[in-house]
Amino acid sequence: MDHCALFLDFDGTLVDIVERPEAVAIDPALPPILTCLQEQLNGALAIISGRPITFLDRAFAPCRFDSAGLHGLEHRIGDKIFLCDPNDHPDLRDMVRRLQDAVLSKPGLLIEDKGCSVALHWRLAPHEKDFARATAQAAVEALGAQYRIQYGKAVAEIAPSGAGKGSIIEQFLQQSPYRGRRPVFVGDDLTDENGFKVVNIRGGLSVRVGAGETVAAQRVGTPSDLRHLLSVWARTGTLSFDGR
Ligand SMILES: O=P(O)(O)OC[C@H]1O[C@H](O[C@H]2O[C@H](CO)[C@@H](O)[C@H](O)[C@H]2O)[C@H](O)[C@@H](O)[C@@H]1O
Repeated sequence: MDHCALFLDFDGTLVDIVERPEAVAIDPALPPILTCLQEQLNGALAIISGRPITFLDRAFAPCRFDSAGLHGLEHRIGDKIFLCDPNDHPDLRDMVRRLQDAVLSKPGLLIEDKGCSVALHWRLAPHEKDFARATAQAAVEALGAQYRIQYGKAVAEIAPSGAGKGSIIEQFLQQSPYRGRRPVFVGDDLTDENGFKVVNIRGGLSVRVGAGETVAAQRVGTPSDLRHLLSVWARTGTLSFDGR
């Protein structure tokens, strides 16, 4: 396993999906398992998430891992950090306010303001899915080509174009301690498919958590199943579904 670079998505992969973004809970056994793997991989372990890095750091504190946030818009490897500045996105900031107004009369629709991106969630109001998707689509069209829409589990996110999980994994693989290692990427959602493609092209291992169409080579059932696999990997040095 010491030749692998391990990339892990957060929501729906390491942690269970819950009704509200802020209600997500980390299994207390998880940070020590990840720390153990991080050591065994000579540091080549990173969280690749749609969440901001600040959120991930708070969630895992006092442990700290290399991370990519906002689907790759920001990242940190060791002490080198590249953050996105919301002040560089005045049109998006204005759009966040308009989206907040647009959902005022729609109980259950949530706006998650992540500074350089914004998510419109309908998990608590599934009957508003069409309204939410249409609202997000209209917003991204009004913002123009500099922004894109990323659909996910009961969510539509508007973010600056360009970033993606595939390209950020490529960037990690060009830098120490990831360079020259075989990438393993575990994810659960549409945003992760791009990462799976990159990992497949590089002869790595792609793993999808849960159901759904995927280009990933392997599948595990639930985040709890994955946490168990990771704990076995940390303890024995063997990732059981491929034995390498
Ligand atoms: O790339 P990820 O780490 O998987 O993050 C993707 C988005 O996940 C979060 O939303 C999802 O999880 C919520 C909590 O379980 C759930 O309520 C929501 O329905 C899901 O879509 C997060 O809130 C987003 O910011 C992330 O981009």
